[in-house]
Amino acid sequence: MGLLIDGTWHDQWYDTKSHGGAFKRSAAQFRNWVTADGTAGPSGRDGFKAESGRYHLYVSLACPWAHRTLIFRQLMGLRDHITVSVVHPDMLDKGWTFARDDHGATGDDLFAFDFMHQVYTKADPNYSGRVTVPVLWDKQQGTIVSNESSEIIRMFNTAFDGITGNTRDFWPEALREPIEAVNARIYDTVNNGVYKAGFATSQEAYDAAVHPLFDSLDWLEDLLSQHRYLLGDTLTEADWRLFTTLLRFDPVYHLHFKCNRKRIMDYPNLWAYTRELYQIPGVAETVGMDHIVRHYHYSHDSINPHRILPINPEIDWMEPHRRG
Ligand SMILES: N[C@@H](CCC(=O)N[C@@H](CS)C(=O)NCC(=O)O)C(=O)O
Repeated sequence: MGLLIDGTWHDQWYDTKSHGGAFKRSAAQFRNWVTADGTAGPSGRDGFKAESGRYHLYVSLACPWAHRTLIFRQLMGLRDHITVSVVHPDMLDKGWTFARDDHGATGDDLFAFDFMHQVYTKADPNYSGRVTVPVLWDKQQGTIVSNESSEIIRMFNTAFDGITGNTRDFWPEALREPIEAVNARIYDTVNNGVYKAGFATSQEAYDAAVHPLFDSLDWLEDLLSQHRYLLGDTLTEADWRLFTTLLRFDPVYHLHFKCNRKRIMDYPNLWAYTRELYQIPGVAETVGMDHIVRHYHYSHDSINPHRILPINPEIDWMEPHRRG
């Protein structure tokens, strides 16, 4: 685990000391947008037109943020148009690597690099900051378009529709405002909430994260007893953003991040909803449970110093969900 400072790699764990033991996630720095005609998006510059074969996605199968982008690539019919490389699940002193394994780590298909940080310095030799996945790479200009998953999924939602003929829309105009409101609470208390609980290095920081997390799960359980999806009858990006955290909850966050007041399995509606989303055609193919369980337990040796992988509950993702 580390970061780049002026283009040089430093092996360094998250700095929680200066924030009273609390984990603070830093903002992604590459914020351009692929658009249908190459005009600029909401941030960054123009020049990233949607074209088949032009873009490459670097992901970890373990990572919930990267997982969102894989789900959108799959469901928006982008598999033949956007290529993918998968990093190795172990993120140790050199950060994400391109070592291969038998369970889906592919190596770097573009440059045959050894480390993810080399992709960042290829885009910007003086880059300072964390080296995170996902990364959307432009093969034409040889640079990073974006390393912000919430924006990459919005690009994938519509920018390539003229090429793919996709008609699905997980960010419909009419629901954008309520989607933002639901996303904001879920991001802070659930998606990032599990990390804040897990990476806390003081009791206060842990308490400040874990209580809002379970308050939100109670709220979501109630919401999903009334509606099929978060925004009603329409499946939206808010559901996919929640899904990648729910999927990792019982196998990882419950034990490793000490989010253990309840499991997702203990909430009838949340559990059935998680299975419903998992069972949507194409989604199961994006799930790399081996990498999920391995990555967290093996990489975070300050939390799990002996790197022992737990036995974990048996989970039947294909059990009928009976929703709808
Ligand atoms: N804002 C980013 C966050 C991505 C992120 O934090 N990814 C994690 C993996 S789950 C990572 O690569 N962490 C490496 C690090 O922080 O050094 C996004 O949503 O795209």
